[in-house]
Amino acid sequence: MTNFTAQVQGVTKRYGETEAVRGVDLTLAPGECVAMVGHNGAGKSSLIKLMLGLTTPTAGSIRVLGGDPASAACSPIRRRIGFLPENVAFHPSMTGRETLDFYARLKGAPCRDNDALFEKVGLEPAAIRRRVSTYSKGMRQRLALAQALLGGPKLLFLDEPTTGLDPALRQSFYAIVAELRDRGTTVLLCSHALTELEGQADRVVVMNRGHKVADGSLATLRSLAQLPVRIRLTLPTGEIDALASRVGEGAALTRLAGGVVELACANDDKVALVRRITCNGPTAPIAVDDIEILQPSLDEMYAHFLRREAAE
Ligand SMILES: Nc1ncnc2c1ncn2[C@@H]1O[C@H](COP(=O)(O)OP(=O)(O)OP(=O)(O)O)[C@@H](O)[C@H]1O
Repeated sequence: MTNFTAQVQGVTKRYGETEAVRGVDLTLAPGECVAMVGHNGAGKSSLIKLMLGLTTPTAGSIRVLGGDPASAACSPIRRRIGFLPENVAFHPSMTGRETLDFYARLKGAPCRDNDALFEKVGLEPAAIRRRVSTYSKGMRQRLALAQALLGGPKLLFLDEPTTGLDPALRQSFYAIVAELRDRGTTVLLCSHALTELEGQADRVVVMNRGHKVADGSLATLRSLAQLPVRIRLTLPTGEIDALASRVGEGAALTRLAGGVVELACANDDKVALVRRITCNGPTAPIAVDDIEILQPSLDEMYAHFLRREAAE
């Protein structure tokens, strides 16, 4: 039997009339990085709060690191969980060091490890001595990540961790997440920035109005969604008509700017289609200057799963 880091079974969370989470099953395995995506109000933060033990389910059960995260007996378990909330609010008049020391004491983590944490998240010694009110958004987010990493968590929840960060900072953020995952930390990451999650997460969970509507690796979601792949060809002038007759009805052809043509076809047909275009046949092969194969993006798959649920 797999020893899951977190196991959510049939969980519903109701706030008065609002069903924030509806009958969700979810497992997180050790060392897995899972991305949870969904529209505003889809229930992502509510699910994280349930797994943190900050709220209790209206129905269903939750086990995290072998216990019920909301029970008083499980405070040692909660010390092994890190959380970077969506909106981080630190006391503006405390310095970076005072802030991290404060949270370390709250969590029962040794303050002597804090210098290593500052280094890991890239906060310079001069910055650590400054008040948080003087920090840029990026510096505050680095401090927030250091706070989430206190005590070396086995399970880390990151709610919209890269919102408002510049591309370089986002990359360094994901590099830290990858390192943690390689060391066996389980990471659950919520984001609206779907494109940047590609390549970061082992699995993607799609939420819609409190429901889980899809759960799998990108490859699994792609094969479930069965969305067309797009083949972009750059062709010399005059080749486009020849291409259209070669392609036939097997793929939809769209002319883009700059002599670029896009073909949309089923994933399983793409190799045969490229052969048909570029190999000898009854007519001469098409001269292709460049070729690019585009798999459906996470954005497109997300939209697909939402449409499918709406249709059902
Ligand atoms: N404490 C609360 N009391 C009442 N309603 C709540 C509470 N917390 C969340 N909700 C409602 O539950 C639903 C799900 O909210 P939640 O914050 O979990 O969504 P989310 O997917 O995290 O959204 P976002 O991406 O905007 O952060 C929303 O309709 C929200 O208004």
